[in-house]
Amino acid sequence: MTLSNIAFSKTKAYQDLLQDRQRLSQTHLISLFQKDANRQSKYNIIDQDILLDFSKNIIDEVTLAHLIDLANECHLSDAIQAQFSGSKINQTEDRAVLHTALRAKANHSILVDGENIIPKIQAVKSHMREFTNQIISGDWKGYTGKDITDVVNIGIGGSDLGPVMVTEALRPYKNHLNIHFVSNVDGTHIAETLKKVNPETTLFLIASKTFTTQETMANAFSARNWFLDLAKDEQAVSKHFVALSTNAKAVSEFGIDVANMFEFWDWVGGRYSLWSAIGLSISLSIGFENFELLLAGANEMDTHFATASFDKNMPVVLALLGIWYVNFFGAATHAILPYDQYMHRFAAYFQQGDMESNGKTVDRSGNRVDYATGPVIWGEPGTNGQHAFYQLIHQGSQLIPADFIAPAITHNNIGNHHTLLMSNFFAQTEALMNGKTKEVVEEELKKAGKSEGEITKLSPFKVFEGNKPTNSILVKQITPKTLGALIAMYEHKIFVQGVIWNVFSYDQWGVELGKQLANSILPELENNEKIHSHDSSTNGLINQFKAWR
Ligand SMILES: O=P(O)(O)OC[C@H]1O[C@H](O)[C@@H](O)[C@@H](O)[C@@H]1O
Repeated sequence: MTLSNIAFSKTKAYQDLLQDRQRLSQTHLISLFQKDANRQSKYNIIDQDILLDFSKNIIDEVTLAHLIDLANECHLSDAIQAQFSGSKINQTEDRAVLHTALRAKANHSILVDGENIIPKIQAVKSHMREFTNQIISGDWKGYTGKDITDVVNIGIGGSDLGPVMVTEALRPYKNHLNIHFVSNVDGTHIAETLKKVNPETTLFLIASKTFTTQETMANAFSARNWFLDLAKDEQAVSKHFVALSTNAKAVSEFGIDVANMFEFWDWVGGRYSLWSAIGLSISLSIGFENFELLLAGANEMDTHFATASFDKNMPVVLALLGIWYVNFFGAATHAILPYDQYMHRFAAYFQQGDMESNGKTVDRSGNRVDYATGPVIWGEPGTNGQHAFYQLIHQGSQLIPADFIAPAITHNNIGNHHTLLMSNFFAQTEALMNGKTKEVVEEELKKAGKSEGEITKLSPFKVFEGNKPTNSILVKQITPKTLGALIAMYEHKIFVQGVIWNVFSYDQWGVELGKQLANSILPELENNEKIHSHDSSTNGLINQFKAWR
């Protein structure tokens, strides 16, 4: 079973949606609410302690029906089925895409090349459980007999961002272990981290799907050198270095015993790998039982995605709304705004998740698309964002659809902080929708004692057009389970958009170019000779660098 190959812009639904856009061009969100007393309940999905309210979007029933037609015309149901069943839908790499299998129930069966992969997933999980328990309990000792106190995850991209985001989001569930992350090849990152840890009590997780990534290997070797300089014993490495990888050969060449390797497989994409052995830092941080709850939450979202009708399907609805704004309103970006300080890396995580997946311009037949695809994803936690960039969302010239995410229950009940936070959460989406009319502005200025002249002068600047679309995602509480569900929700959203845009969401050829070019320049930096082999800009930069270093 392969993915269908439907040209998105040639579908009937696309034409219908162009007309809807025309029809709604003069309609304000406020009037959509005025026209329909049931609007809130119609555009609302609740599942697994997550409420998605998408009523503040510029849609009506006809538009939603056309968006769903679009999904059907692009054979979305077949695509979902193809992904979940292990078809090799990552055609450019000839791979299945089965992060969903990592969180499937143990009695499930999913075949890849005729082999049921569930038993091997379970075997790695048992290894993770046993290892996690040994480290947390102190049964696992460092080379001088001391307990492990610090864990350093060395990885980049998908081997870093997921674990960083989740360990931060689930800090309230953290145990005594200090978890550090080193990703950047800039020596500062590893140097500053090594200053904080003691070799006798530190465990390094070398996290790399390929075990060839330049940055990760450089950091791993530096960590190993630092460790050996202090421990002065090759034998000690096995107590302090483990690998999370698909590449057993490279792991053993690095000097890590394959018994200390936690395996995963090529059907797990890097940016979808936090559910695999790459999640070991998460399991160490919050305990294996909580890690399993994270997987269970994701699994429940998988079931929701695979079974709910499209109009009641959170990932599908989010994906269709995203397409509505990218392709019919020209929105170039999409903001993810968590009103939860612990979720401060959530948007950064989905920058990779979304942009590496759908940042493509070639369709599944190898032709250039004639429509926009994946938007720029960005965001910061509320309310910090309010005091930084919301100005542009409210009054700028760009349309910025935004997801507002907040927990009803906080982990830190201090004074009235949470109600203050939540009042902002509710107020912002309302204000973005309603805006502020000239009449209201003038009335306010009048009340403030301004003269007629001042009112005329000031009021244009204080008017808000409103009509800015938002999704509100209210979560009962951020727990391992609900966080797992939220992440899976966004993962599936990305997949649905890729299906409709007719791109391959699970390869990342765009990342390769930078890697190749850096490798060709590296030897040129290792001497003091003048460089002439590039364009004049690159030559000039390299030569000035050499002169200054
Ligand atoms: O885990 P690895 O193999 O070190 O790859 C790390 C990252 O490398 C590249 O940037 C891409 O392929 C990413 O998708 C990947 O997450």
